[in-house]
Amino acid sequence: MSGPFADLGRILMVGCGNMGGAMLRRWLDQGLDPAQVTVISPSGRAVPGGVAVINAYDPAAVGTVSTLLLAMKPQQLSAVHAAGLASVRAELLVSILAGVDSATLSSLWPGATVIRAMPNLPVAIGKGVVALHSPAEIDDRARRVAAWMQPLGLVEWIESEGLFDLVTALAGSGPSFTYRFIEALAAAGTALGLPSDQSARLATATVEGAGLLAAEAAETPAVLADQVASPGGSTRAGLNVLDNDAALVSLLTRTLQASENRNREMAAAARA
Ligand SMILES: NC(=O)C1=CN([C@@H]2O[C@H](COP(=O)(O)OP(=O)(O)OC[C@H]3O[C@@H](n4cnc5c(N)ncnc54)[C@H](O)[C@@H]3O)[C@@H](O)[C@H]2O)C=CC1
Ligand SMILES: O=C(O)[C@@H]1CCC=N1
Repeated sequence: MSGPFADLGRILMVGCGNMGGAMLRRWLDQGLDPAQVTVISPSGRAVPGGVAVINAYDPAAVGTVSTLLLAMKPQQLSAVHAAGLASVRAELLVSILAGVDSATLSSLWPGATVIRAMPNLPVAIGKGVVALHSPAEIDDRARRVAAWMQPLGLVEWIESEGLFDLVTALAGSGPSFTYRFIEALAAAGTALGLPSDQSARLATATVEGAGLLAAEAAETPAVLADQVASPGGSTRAGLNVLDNDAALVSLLTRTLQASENRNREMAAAARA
């Protein structure tokens, strides 16, 4: 096999819910051989086709693992480790757990190369973000992880682990905040008189188009905003509400701060 999935060897994926499932589906769409993966999923929730699923770790069923991918909740880390996974000697340990720091992961799986990955939900369509952090120098193993994540969307290395909780808030949680914005735009339209289904369609398509243009255009979002807002026109009247006392920036700063703080709390709980 060649491409982004070469050299990963056997992958053991722990948990395959909303986020892990989205990643796995995209990888399979992009050519990952389902026979390369085993999923541990006590919930019994279906995983993408052809991938072996087991309820609990069974060394005989799994065989030699090269890559261990942690995709359950941070709160499940110690239970997962205690339930036999401590004995897995993978060369690569990739964790998408919010908060949980690389020192905690290294202490649980000494000897493995630890990489933290923070994906977001649009990886399902190859338009996600995957932030990566390596506590050690970025070597060939780390580059292998980056290549593996490439089919999911934009891959960015975050040098300082101290910024990872903030990156998690901005990019990992960001789609959720954006969906709230779409809902709020639609709800505002409805409150002012539009039929709710029509307002929802208009809000979703507007955010889709604006996002795609922002991603493709040479201009910054600030310039694009000005291109919509004619001087003295109606958009400017609306922007004045968002910009007054930096209302939107202030709201989003508090939003990211709350998420970042919660990531820190989850990291502390995982260290305990
Ligand atoms: N949902 C999102 O958009 C993002 C989530 N994450 C991270 O991804 C991880 C998973 O989150 P979601 O997929 O949203 O949660 P989820 O609840 O949808 O999935 C968690 C999965 O773990 C499984 N699980 C529970 N206990 C287990 C155990 N002992 N052994 C193996 N599997 C077990 C559950 O059956 C479930 O399938 C979390 O650590 C979260 O911080 C990171 C970025 C974005
Ligand atoms: O809500 C959470 O804890 C995770 C972190 C990023 C997205 N979901």
